[in-house]
Amino acid sequence: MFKKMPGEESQRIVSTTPDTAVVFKPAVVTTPAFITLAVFVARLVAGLARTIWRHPVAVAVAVAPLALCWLYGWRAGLLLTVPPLTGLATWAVLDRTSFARLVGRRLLAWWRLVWIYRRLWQPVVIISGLGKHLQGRDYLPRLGKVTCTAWADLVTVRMLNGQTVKDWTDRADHLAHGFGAPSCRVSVLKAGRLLLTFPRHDPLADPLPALPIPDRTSVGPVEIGKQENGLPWRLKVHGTHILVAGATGAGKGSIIWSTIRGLLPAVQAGLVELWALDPKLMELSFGRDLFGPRYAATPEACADLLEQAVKVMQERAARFAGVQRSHTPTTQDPFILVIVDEVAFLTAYQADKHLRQRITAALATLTTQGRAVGIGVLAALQDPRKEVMNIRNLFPDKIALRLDESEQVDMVLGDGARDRGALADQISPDPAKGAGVGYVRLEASPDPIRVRAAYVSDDDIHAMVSAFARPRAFGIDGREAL
Ligand SMILES: Nc1ncnc2c1ncn2[C@@H]1O[C@H](COP(=O)(O)OP(=O)(O)OP(=O)(O)O)[C@@H](O)[C@H]1O
Repeated sequence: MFKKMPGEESQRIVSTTPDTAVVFKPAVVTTPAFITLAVFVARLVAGLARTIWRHPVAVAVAVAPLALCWLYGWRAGLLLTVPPLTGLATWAVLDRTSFARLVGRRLLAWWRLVWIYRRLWQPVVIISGLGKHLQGRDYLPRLGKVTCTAWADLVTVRMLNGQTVKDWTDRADHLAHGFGAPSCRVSVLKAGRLLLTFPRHDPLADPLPALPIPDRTSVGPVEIGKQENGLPWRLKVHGTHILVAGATGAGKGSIIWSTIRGLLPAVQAGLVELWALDPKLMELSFGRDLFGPRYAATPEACADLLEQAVKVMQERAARFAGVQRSHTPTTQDPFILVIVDEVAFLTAYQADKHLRQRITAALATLTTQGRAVGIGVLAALQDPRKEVMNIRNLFPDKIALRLDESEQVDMVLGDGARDRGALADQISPDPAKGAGVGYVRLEASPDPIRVRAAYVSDDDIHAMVSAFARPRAFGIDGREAL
Protein backbone atom coordinates (compact mmCIF):
# COMPACT_ATOMS: atom_id res chain seq x y z
CA MET A 1 0.00 0.00 0.00
CA PHE A 2 2.93 2.33 0.58
CA LYS A 3 4.21 1.79 -2.94
CA LYS A 4 4.42 5.05 -4.84
CA MET A 5 1.49 5.28 -7.20
CA PRO A 6 1.89 6.93 -10.60
CA GLY A 7 0.06 10.19 -11.23
CA GLU A 8 -3.41 10.41 -9.80
CA GLU A 9 -3.74 6.66 -9.11
CA SER A 10 -3.29 7.10 -5.33
CA GLN A 11 -6.29 9.40 -5.15
CA ARG A 12 -8.56 6.68 -6.49
CA ILE A 13 -7.58 4.17 -3.84
CA VAL A 14 -10.05 3.96 -1.08
CA SER A 15 -9.70 1.25 1.42
CA THR A 16 -12.19 0.90 4.18
CA THR A 17 -10.80 -2.42 5.39
CA PRO A 18 -9.47 -1.89 8.92
CA ASP A 19 -6.70 -4.53 8.63
CA THR A 20 -4.68 -2.55 6.03
CA ALA A 21 -1.89 -0.39 7.34
CA VAL A 22 -3.45 2.85 6.22
CA VAL A 23 -7.12 3.44 5.70
CA PHE A 24 -7.96 5.91 2.98
CA LYS A 25 -11.29 7.58 3.36
CA PRO A 26 -12.85 9.90 0.83
CA ALA A 27 -13.80 13.26 2.29
CA VAL A 28 -17.55 13.32 1.77
CA VAL A 29 -19.28 16.61 2.35
CA THR A 30 -23.02 16.44 1.98
CA THR A 31 -24.32 19.30 -0.09
CA PRO A 32 -27.74 20.54 1.00
CA ALA A 33 -30.44 19.76 -1.57
CA PHE A 34 -31.47 23.42 -1.98
CA ILE A 35 -27.91 24.32 -3.11
CA THR A 36 -27.93 21.52 -5.70
CA LEU A 37 -31.35 22.63 -6.93
CA ALA A 38 -30.26 26.26 -7.07
CA VAL A 39 -27.22 25.30 -9.14
CA PHE A 40 -29.41 23.34 -11.56
CA VAL A 41 -31.89 26.20 -11.91
CA ALA A 42 -29.08 28.72 -12.43
CA ARG A 43 -27.57 26.50 -15.13
CA LEU A 44 -30.95 26.10 -16.81
CA VAL A 45 -31.58 29.86 -16.83
CA ALA A 46 -28.06 30.58 -18.08
CA GLY A 47 -28.47 27.94 -20.83
CA LEU A 48 -31.82 29.42 -21.91
CA ALA A 49 -30.43 32.95 -21.93
CA ARG A 50 -27.42 31.76 -23.96
CA THR A 51 -29.65 29.98 -26.49
CA ILE A 52 -31.89 33.04 -26.90
CA TRP A 53 -28.84 35.30 -27.26
CA ARG A 54 -27.12 33.04 -29.79
CA HIS A 55 -30.11 31.89 -31.85
CA PRO A 56 -32.82 34.57 -31.58
CA VAL A 57 -34.41 33.69 -34.93
CA ALA A 58 -34.58 29.95 -34.30
CA VAL A 59 -35.99 30.47 -30.80
CA ALA A 60 -38.59 32.96 -32.09
CA VAL A 61 -39.68 30.52 -34.81
CA ALA A 62 -40.14 27.75 -32.23
CA VAL A 63 -41.72 29.81 -29.47
CA ALA A 64 -43.98 32.24 -31.38
CA PRO A 65 -46.65 29.68 -32.48
CA LEU A 66 -46.88 28.25 -28.96
CA ALA A 67 -47.14 31.70 -27.42
CA LEU A 68 -49.87 32.70 -29.88
CA CYS A 69 -51.87 29.55 -29.16
CA TRP A 70 -51.56 30.11 -25.45
CA LEU A 71 -52.56 33.79 -25.61
CA TYR A 72 -55.32 33.70 -28.23
CA GLY A 73 -56.39 30.03 -28.52
CA TRP A 74 -55.35 27.49 -31.13
CA ARG A 75 -57.54 28.90 -33.96
CA ALA A 76 -55.99 32.36 -33.68
CA GLY A 77 -52.57 30.75 -33.32
CA LEU A 78 -53.13 28.79 -36.51
CA LEU A 79 -54.40 31.86 -38.35
CA LEU A 80 -51.39 33.88 -37.31
CA THR A 81 -48.76 31.23 -38.00
CA VAL A 82 -49.97 29.65 -41.25
CA PRO A 83 -49.62 32.81 -43.43
CA PRO A 84 -45.97 33.47 -42.42
CA LEU A 85 -45.13 29.81 -42.94
CA THR A 86 -46.81 29.85 -46.36
CA GLY A 87 -44.90 33.05 -47.14
CA LEU A 88 -41.61 31.40 -46.20
CA ALA A 89 -42.44 28.31 -48.28
CA THR A 90 -43.30 30.51 -51.30
CA TRP A 91 -40.07 32.45 -50.83
CA ALA A 92 -38.12 29.18 -50.72
CA VAL A 93 -39.74 28.01 -53.97
CA LEU A 94 -39.42 31.33 -55.83
CA ASP A 95 -35.95 32.43 -54.76
CA ARG A 96 -34.06 29.51 -53.32
CA THR A 97 -30.73 31.33 -53.16
CA SER A 98 -31.82 34.27 -51.02
CA PHE A 99 -34.01 32.02 -48.83
CA ALA A 100 -31.10 29.65 -48.26
CA ARG A 101 -28.74 32.53 -47.45
CA LEU A 102 -31.05 34.40 -45.08
CA VAL A 103 -33.13 31.67 -43.46
CA GLY A 104 -32.38 28.12 -44.59
CA ARG A 105 -28.69 27.96 -43.75
CA ARG A 106 -29.18 29.65 -40.38
CA LEU A 107 -31.75 27.06 -39.39
CA LEU A 108 -29.54 24.30 -40.73
CA ALA A 109 -26.57 25.68 -38.77
CA TRP A 110 -28.61 25.70 -35.57
CA TRP A 111 -29.85 22.17 -36.18
CA ARG A 112 -26.38 20.85 -36.93
CA LEU A 113 -24.94 22.63 -33.90
CA VAL A 114 -27.52 21.02 -31.62
CA TRP A 115 -27.85 17.63 -33.24
CA ILE A 116 -24.33 16.92 -34.50
CA TYR A 117 -21.66 19.06 -32.91
CA ARG A 118 -22.95 19.73 -29.41
CA ARG A 119 -24.33 16.19 -28.98
CA LEU A 120 -21.16 14.47 -30.19
CA TRP A 121 -18.59 17.03 -29.02
CA GLN A 122 -17.71 15.45 -25.70
CA PRO A 123 -17.25 11.83 -26.89
CA VAL A 124 -15.43 12.82 -30.09
CA VAL A 125 -12.91 15.15 -28.47
CA ILE A 126 -12.29 12.82 -25.52
CA ILE A 127 -11.79 9.73 -27.67
CA SER A 128 -9.63 11.59 -30.18
CA GLY A 129 -7.45 12.80 -27.30
CA LEU A 130 -8.24 16.49 -27.73
CA GLY A 131 -10.05 16.65 -24.40
CA LYS A 132 -9.50 14.97 -21.05
CA HIS A 133 -11.69 13.43 -18.37
CA LEU A 134 -9.93 13.91 -15.02
CA GLN A 135 -11.37 13.08 -11.63
CA GLY A 136 -14.90 13.24 -12.89
CA ARG A 137 -14.41 16.54 -14.67
CA ASP A 138 -14.27 17.12 -18.42
CA TYR A 139 -11.60 19.43 -19.79
CA LEU A 140 -12.88 20.10 -23.30
CA PRO A 141 -11.97 22.58 -26.00
CA ARG A 142 -14.80 25.10 -26.31
CA LEU A 143 -17.20 24.58 -29.22
CA GLY A 144 -17.99 27.98 -30.72
CA LYS A 145 -20.20 29.06 -33.58
CA VAL A 146 -21.41 26.82 -36.39
CA THR A 147 -22.05 28.43 -39.77
CA CYS A 148 -23.33 26.57 -42.80
CA THR A 149 -22.21 27.50 -46.30
CA ALA A 150 -23.66 25.88 -49.39
CA TRP A 151 -21.25 22.96 -49.12
CA ALA A 152 -19.69 22.83 -45.65
CA ASP A 153 -20.09 23.43 -41.93
CA LEU A 154 -17.64 25.95 -40.49
CA VAL A 155 -17.10 25.33 -36.80
CA THR A 156 -15.11 27.66 -34.58
CA VAL A 157 -13.26 26.18 -31.64
CA ARG A 158 -11.30 27.58 -28.75
CA MET A 159 -8.40 25.25 -28.02
CA LEU A 160 -7.50 24.19 -24.51
CA ASN A 161 -4.58 26.14 -23.11
CA GLY A 162 -1.40 24.35 -24.04
CA GLN A 163 -2.75 22.73 -27.21
CA THR A 164 -1.13 23.34 -30.58
CA VAL A 165 -2.56 23.50 -34.07
CA LYS A 166 -0.66 20.30 -34.83
CA ASP A 167 -2.58 18.48 -32.08
CA TRP A 168 -5.70 19.24 -34.11
CA THR A 169 -4.35 18.67 -37.61
CA ASP A 170 -3.03 15.27 -36.45
CA ARG A 171 -6.58 14.35 -35.42
CA ALA A 172 -8.41 15.72 -38.45
CA ASP A 173 -9.36 12.17 -39.42
CA HIS A 174 -10.86 11.43 -35.97
CA LEU A 175 -12.89 14.63 -36.16
CA ALA A 176 -14.12 13.95 -39.70
CA HIS A 177 -15.29 10.44 -38.88
CA GLY A 178 -16.60 11.44 -35.47
CA PHE A 179 -18.89 14.11 -36.94
CA GLY A 180 -19.79 12.07 -40.04
CA ALA A 181 -18.01 14.29 -42.58
CA PRO A 182 -15.86 13.11 -45.50
CA SER A 183 -12.92 15.24 -44.31
CA CYS A 184 -11.94 17.97 -41.88
CA ARG A 185 -9.72 20.94 -42.57
CA VAL A 186 -8.12 22.91 -39.78
CA SER A 187 -7.16 26.55 -40.13
CA VAL A 188 -6.13 29.16 -37.60
CA LEU A 189 -8.47 32.09 -36.94
CA LYS A 190 -6.34 33.78 -34.29
CA ALA A 191 -4.23 32.75 -31.32
CA GLY A 192 -6.00 29.91 -29.56
CA ARG A 193 -8.92 29.77 -32.02
CA LEU A 194 -9.41 27.41 -34.91
CA LEU A 195 -11.83 27.07 -37.76
CA LEU A 196 -12.77 23.51 -38.63
CA THR A 197 -14.28 22.96 -42.06
CA PHE A 198 -16.45 19.86 -42.46
CA PRO A 199 -17.71 19.43 -46.04
CA ARG A 200 -21.32 18.21 -46.28
CA HIS A 201 -21.02 17.31 -49.96
CA ASP A 202 -18.49 17.76 -52.73
CA PRO A 203 -19.24 20.81 -54.89
CA LEU A 204 -16.47 19.75 -57.28
CA ALA A 205 -17.83 16.26 -57.94
CA ASP A 206 -18.98 17.03 -61.49
CA PRO A 207 -16.61 17.98 -64.32
CA LEU A 208 -16.73 21.59 -65.44
CA PRO A 209 -16.95 22.31 -69.14
CA ALA A 210 -14.39 24.71 -70.66
CA LEU A 211 -15.00 28.28 -69.57
CA PRO A 212 -15.86 30.80 -72.26
CA ILE A 213 -12.88 32.63 -73.77
CA PRO A 214 -12.91 36.03 -72.01
CA ASP A 215 -14.08 39.08 -74.00
CA ARG A 216 -11.64 41.30 -72.15
CA THR A 217 -7.93 41.33 -72.73
CA SER A 218 -6.28 40.39 -69.47
CA VAL A 219 -2.90 39.10 -68.41
CA GLY A 220 -4.42 37.45 -65.40
CA PRO A 221 -5.37 36.26 -62.96
CA VAL A 222 -6.97 33.85 -65.42
CA GLU A 223 -10.21 32.12 -64.51
CA ILE A 224 -9.52 28.43 -65.03
CA GLY A 225 -12.06 26.63 -62.85
CA LYS A 226 -13.93 26.66 -59.57
CA GLN A 227 -12.94 26.73 -55.91
CA GLU A 228 -14.61 24.49 -53.38
CA ASN A 229 -16.49 27.46 -51.93
CA GLY A 230 -18.15 28.07 -55.29
CA LEU A 231 -16.06 31.08 -56.23
CA PRO A 232 -14.15 31.13 -59.52
CA TRP A 233 -10.60 29.83 -59.39
CA ARG A 234 -8.39 32.55 -60.82
CA LEU A 235 -4.80 31.61 -61.45
CA LYS A 236 -2.20 34.34 -61.22
CA VAL A 237 0.28 33.87 -64.05
CA HIS A 238 2.02 37.23 -64.37
CA GLY A 239 4.61 37.86 -61.66
CA THR A 240 4.97 34.26 -60.55
CA HIS A 241 5.89 30.73 -61.67
CA ILE A 242 3.57 27.77 -61.29
CA LEU A 243 4.34 24.09 -60.80
CA VAL A 244 1.55 21.58 -61.45
CA ALA A 245 2.16 18.08 -60.09
CA GLY A 246 -0.15 15.14 -60.66
CA ALA A 247 -0.04 11.43 -61.40
CA THR A 248 -0.81 10.25 -64.88
CA GLY A 249 -4.41 11.10 -65.79
CA ALA A 250 -4.73 13.63 -62.95
CA GLY A 251 -5.75 16.35 -65.39
CA LYS A 252 -2.60 18.47 -65.73
CA GLY A 253 -3.66 19.15 -69.30
CA SER A 254 -6.86 20.85 -68.15
CA ILE A 255 -4.87 23.40 -66.12
CA ILE A 256 -2.49 24.10 -68.98
CA TRP A 257 -5.26 24.42 -71.58
CA SER A 258 -7.61 26.45 -69.38
CA THR A 259 -4.76 28.91 -68.75
CA ILE A 260 -3.95 29.15 -72.45
CA ARG A 261 -7.66 29.63 -73.21
CA GLY A 262 -8.00 32.49 -70.73
CA LEU A 263 -4.94 34.26 -72.15
CA LEU A 264 -5.88 34.01 -75.85
CA PRO A 265 -7.38 37.53 -76.17
CA ALA A 266 -4.22 38.97 -74.58
CA VAL A 267 -2.12 36.88 -76.97
CA GLN A 268 -4.10 38.27 -79.89
CA ALA A 269 -3.61 41.81 -78.57
CA GLY A 270 0.15 41.24 -78.40
CA LEU A 271 0.36 41.56 -74.61
CA VAL A 272 1.17 37.90 -73.99
CA GLU A 273 3.35 35.36 -75.77
CA LEU A 274 2.97 31.64 -75.17
CA TRP A 275 6.14 29.61 -75.53
CA ALA A 276 5.48 25.88 -75.51
CA LEU A 277 7.83 23.00 -74.67
CA ASP A 278 6.23 19.68 -75.45
CA PRO A 279 8.78 16.90 -74.96
CA LYS A 280 6.03 14.27 -74.66
CA LEU A 281 4.52 15.42 -77.96
CA MET A 282 1.09 14.47 -76.67
CA GLU A 283 -0.34 17.54 -75.04
CA LEU A 284 0.64 20.89 -76.53
CA SER A 285 1.11 19.53 -80.06
CA PHE A 286 -2.66 19.39 -80.19
CA GLY A 287 -2.86 23.17 -80.34
CA ARG A 288 0.55 23.62 -81.89
CA ASP A 289 -0.60 26.45 -84.18
CA LEU A 290 -1.48 28.63 -81.20
CA PHE A 291 2.20 29.01 -80.34
CA GLY A 292 3.45 30.17 -83.73
CA PRO A 293 7.22 29.88 -83.84
CA ARG A 294 7.62 29.37 -80.07
CA TYR A 295 7.06 25.65 -79.97
CA ALA A 296 9.67 23.00 -79.26
CA ALA A 297 9.39 19.26 -78.94
CA THR A 298 12.84 17.68 -79.18
CA PRO A 299 15.16 18.12 -76.18
CA GLU A 300 17.64 20.16 -78.28
CA ALA A 301 14.88 22.47 -79.49
CA CYS A 302 13.56 22.78 -75.93
CA ALA A 303 17.02 23.76 -74.66
CA ASP A 304 17.33 26.33 -77.48
CA LEU A 305 13.89 27.81 -76.76
CA LEU A 306 14.61 28.07 -73.03
CA GLU A 307 17.93 29.76 -73.71
CA GLN A 308 16.18 32.22 -76.00
CA ALA A 309 13.83 33.02 -73.13
CA VAL A 310 16.85 33.58 -70.88
CA LYS A 311 18.34 35.92 -73.51
CA VAL A 312 15.11 37.95 -73.66
CA MET A 313 15.09 38.02 -69.87
CA GLN A 314 18.67 39.30 -69.66
CA GLU A 315 18.10 41.89 -72.37
CA ARG A 316 15.01 43.18 -70.53
CA ALA A 317 16.82 43.17 -67.17
CA ALA A 318 19.62 45.28 -68.69
CA ARG A 319 17.10 47.70 -70.19
CA PHE A 320 14.89 47.96 -67.07
CA ALA A 321 17.82 48.31 -64.63
CA GLY A 322 17.47 51.57 -62.70
CA VAL A 323 14.32 52.50 -64.66
CA GLN A 324 11.59 50.17 -63.44
CA ARG A 325 11.39 47.43 -60.83
CA SER A 326 8.38 45.55 -62.11
CA HIS A 327 7.01 44.61 -65.49
CA THR A 328 3.87 45.92 -67.14
CA PRO A 329 2.90 43.97 -70.25
CA THR A 330 3.06 46.03 -73.45
CA THR A 331 3.22 45.09 -77.11
CA GLN A 332 6.97 45.89 -77.03
CA ASP A 333 7.59 43.84 -73.90
CA PRO A 334 4.78 41.30 -73.68
CA PHE A 335 4.43 38.89 -70.78
CA ILE A 336 6.05 35.61 -71.85
CA LEU A 337 4.54 32.43 -70.40
CA VAL A 338 6.86 29.47 -70.91
CA ILE A 339 4.70 26.33 -70.72
CA VAL A 340 6.53 23.06 -70.09
CA ASP A 341 4.60 19.81 -70.21
CA GLU A 342 6.25 16.99 -68.26
CA VAL A 343 9.32 18.93 -67.25
CA ALA A 344 10.98 15.75 -65.88
CA PHE A 345 11.49 14.54 -69.46
CA LEU A 346 13.85 17.47 -69.89
CA THR A 347 15.51 17.40 -66.49
CA ALA A 348 15.63 14.00 -64.75
CA TYR A 349 14.93 11.58 -67.61
CA GLN A 350 17.12 13.30 -70.21
CA ALA A 351 19.94 10.91 -71.08
CA ASP A 352 22.22 13.57 -72.59
CA LYS A 353 23.95 15.10 -69.58
CA HIS A 354 24.99 18.26 -71.40
CA LEU A 355 21.45 18.95 -72.61
CA ARG A 356 20.10 18.20 -69.14
CA GLN A 357 22.45 20.72 -67.60
CA ARG A 358 21.60 23.38 -70.20
CA ILE A 359 17.86 22.90 -69.63
CA THR A 360 18.09 22.85 -65.82
CA ALA A 361 20.30 25.95 -65.80
CA ALA A 362 17.93 27.84 -68.12
CA LEU A 363 14.87 26.85 -66.07
CA ALA A 364 16.59 27.81 -62.82
CA THR A 365 17.61 31.18 -64.28
CA LEU A 366 14.10 31.89 -65.54
CA THR A 367 12.44 30.89 -62.29
CA THR A 368 14.81 32.93 -60.14
CA GLN A 369 15.00 36.09 -62.24
CA GLY A 370 12.19 36.00 -64.76
CA ARG A 371 9.14 37.26 -62.92
CA ALA A 372 10.27 40.86 -62.41
CA VAL A 373 10.85 41.28 -66.14
CA GLY A 374 7.65 39.62 -67.31
CA ILE A 375 8.64 36.01 -67.90
CA GLY A 376 6.75 33.24 -66.14
CA VAL A 377 7.07 29.48 -66.20
CA LEU A 378 4.13 27.08 -65.99
CA ALA A 379 5.54 23.58 -65.64
CA ALA A 380 3.75 20.24 -65.24
CA LEU A 381 5.23 17.03 -63.90
CA GLN A 382 4.14 13.63 -62.65
CA ASP A 383 6.72 12.82 -60.02
CA PRO A 384 7.49 15.62 -57.56
CA ARG A 385 10.49 13.99 -55.82
CA LYS A 386 13.56 16.20 -55.45
CA GLU A 387 15.78 13.89 -57.47
CA VAL A 388 13.32 14.31 -60.36
CA MET A 389 12.76 18.05 -59.99
CA ASN A 390 15.50 19.63 -57.93
CA ILE A 391 14.32 23.17 -58.67
CA ARG A 392 10.73 22.68 -57.51
CA ASN A 393 11.21 25.18 -54.67
CA LEU A 394 11.89 27.93 -57.17
CA PHE A 395 8.20 27.92 -58.16
CA PRO A 396 6.30 30.22 -55.79
CA ASP A 397 2.85 28.82 -56.62
CA LYS A 398 2.16 25.12 -56.67
CA ILE A 399 -0.80 22.96 -57.53
CA ALA A 400 -1.11 19.37 -56.35
CA LEU A 401 -3.52 17.29 -58.41
CA ARG A 402 -4.08 13.60 -57.63
CA LEU A 403 -0.84 12.16 -56.26
CA ASP A 404 0.12 8.53 -55.70
CA GLU A 405 1.51 8.83 -52.17
CA SER A 406 0.62 10.95 -49.17
CA GLU A 407 4.27 12.04 -48.68
CA GLN A 408 4.22 13.65 -52.12
CA VAL A 409 1.66 16.23 -50.98
CA ASP A 410 4.12 18.06 -48.73
CA MET A 411 6.83 17.72 -51.40
CA VAL A 412 4.64 19.77 -53.74
CA LEU A 413 2.76 22.13 -51.45
CA GLY A 414 5.31 22.48 -48.67
CA ASP A 415 5.57 21.15 -45.13
CA GLY A 416 2.34 20.65 -43.24
CA ALA A 417 0.08 21.07 -46.29
CA ARG A 418 -1.41 17.59 -45.97
CA ASP A 419 -2.00 18.08 -42.25
CA ARG A 420 -3.86 21.24 -43.09
CA GLY A 421 -6.23 19.27 -45.30
CA ALA A 422 -4.60 18.97 -48.74
CA LEU A 423 -5.55 15.32 -49.26
CA ALA A 424 -4.28 15.12 -52.84
CA ASP A 425 -3.49 11.42 -52.43
CA GLN A 426 -7.18 10.75 -51.74
CA ILE A 427 -8.53 12.36 -54.92
CA SER A 428 -10.55 9.85 -56.93
CA PRO A 429 -8.69 8.19 -59.83
CA ASP A 430 -12.00 8.11 -61.72
CA PRO A 431 -11.54 10.96 -64.27
CA ALA A 432 -15.20 11.98 -64.02
CA LYS A 433 -14.86 12.57 -60.27
CA GLY A 434 -11.22 13.46 -59.77
CA ALA A 435 -9.50 14.68 -62.94
CA GLY A 436 -8.62 18.35 -62.67
CA VAL A 437 -9.33 18.36 -58.90
CA GLY A 438 -6.44 19.55 -56.80
CA TYR A 439 -5.13 21.71 -54.01
CA VAL A 440 -3.47 25.08 -54.41
CA ARG A 441 -1.24 26.76 -51.92
CA LEU A 442 -0.54 30.31 -52.88
CA GLU A 443 2.56 32.23 -51.91
CA ALA A 444 0.49 34.48 -49.66
CA SER A 445 -1.48 31.85 -47.71
CA PRO A 446 -0.51 28.68 -45.81
CA ASP A 447 -3.96 27.12 -46.14
CA PRO A 448 -4.47 24.90 -49.16
CA ILE A 449 -7.52 25.61 -51.28
CA ARG A 450 -9.38 22.80 -53.05
CA VAL A 451 -10.13 23.54 -56.67
CA ARG A 452 -11.21 21.94 -59.94
CA ALA A 453 -10.01 23.04 -63.36
CA ALA A 454 -12.44 23.24 -66.25
CA TYR A 455 -11.98 20.53 -68.86
CA VAL A 456 -10.90 21.84 -72.26
CA SER A 457 -11.88 19.09 -74.69
CA ASP A 458 -10.23 18.28 -78.03
CA ASP A 459 -13.09 20.07 -79.82
CA ASP A 460 -12.53 23.17 -77.69
CA ILE A 461 -8.83 23.14 -78.59
CA HIS A 462 -9.68 22.78 -82.31
CA ALA A 463 -12.04 25.75 -82.01
CA MET A 464 -9.34 27.77 -80.22
CA VAL A 465 -6.84 26.95 -82.94
CA SER A 466 -9.22 27.93 -85.75
CA ALA A 467 -9.97 31.26 -84.07
CA PHE A 468 -6.52 32.19 -82.73
CA ALA A 469 -3.86 30.30 -84.76
CA ARG A 470 -0.62 32.23 -85.33
CA PRO A 471 1.81 32.00 -88.26
CA ARG A 472 4.73 29.66 -87.62
CA ALA A 473 7.14 31.28 -90.05
CA PHE A 474 9.35 33.51 -87.88
CA GLY A 475 11.10 33.35 -84.53
CA ILE A 476 12.39 36.07 -82.21
CA ASP A 477 15.68 36.06 -84.01
CA GLY A 478 14.09 35.52 -87.40
CA ARG A 479 14.54 31.74 -87.25
CA GLU A 480 11.98 29.20 -88.42
CA ALA A 481 9.92 27.56 -85.68
CA LEU A 482 11.84 25.08 -83.58
N1 LIG B 1 -10.71 19.05 -65.54
C1 LIG B 1 -11.16 17.87 -65.93
N2 LIG B 1 -12.43 17.52 -65.68
C2 LIG B 1 -12.90 16.31 -66.05
N3 LIG B 1 -12.17 15.38 -66.69
C3 LIG B 1 -10.91 15.68 -67.00
C4 LIG B 1 -10.33 16.94 -66.62
N4 LIG B 1 -9.05 16.94 -67.03
C5 LIG B 1 -8.82 15.77 -67.62
N5 LIG B 1 -9.94 15.00 -67.61
C6 LIG B 1 -10.07 13.63 -68.10
O1 LIG B 1 -8.95 12.90 -67.63
C7 LIG B 1 -8.19 12.38 -68.71
C8 LIG B 1 -6.69 12.56 -68.43
O2 LIG B 1 -6.39 13.95 -68.42
P1 LIG B 1 -4.96 14.53 -68.81
O3 LIG B 1 -4.44 13.85 -70.04
O4 LIG B 1 -5.07 15.99 -68.82
O5 LIG B 1 -4.12 14.06 -67.60
P2 LIG B 1 -2.58 14.32 -67.38
O6 LIG B 1 -2.42 14.65 -65.94
O7 LIG B 1 -2.06 15.30 -68.36
O8 LIG B 1 -2.00 12.87 -67.64
P3 LIG B 1 -0.61 12.49 -68.32
O9 LIG B 1 0.46 12.98 -67.42
O10 LIG B 1 -0.68 11.00 -68.41
O11 LIG B 1 -0.62 13.18 -69.66
C9 LIG B 1 -8.66 13.18 -69.95
O12 LIG B 1 -8.63 12.38 -71.09
C10 LIG B 1 -10.04 13.57 -69.60
O13 LIG B 1 -10.96 12.56 -70.01
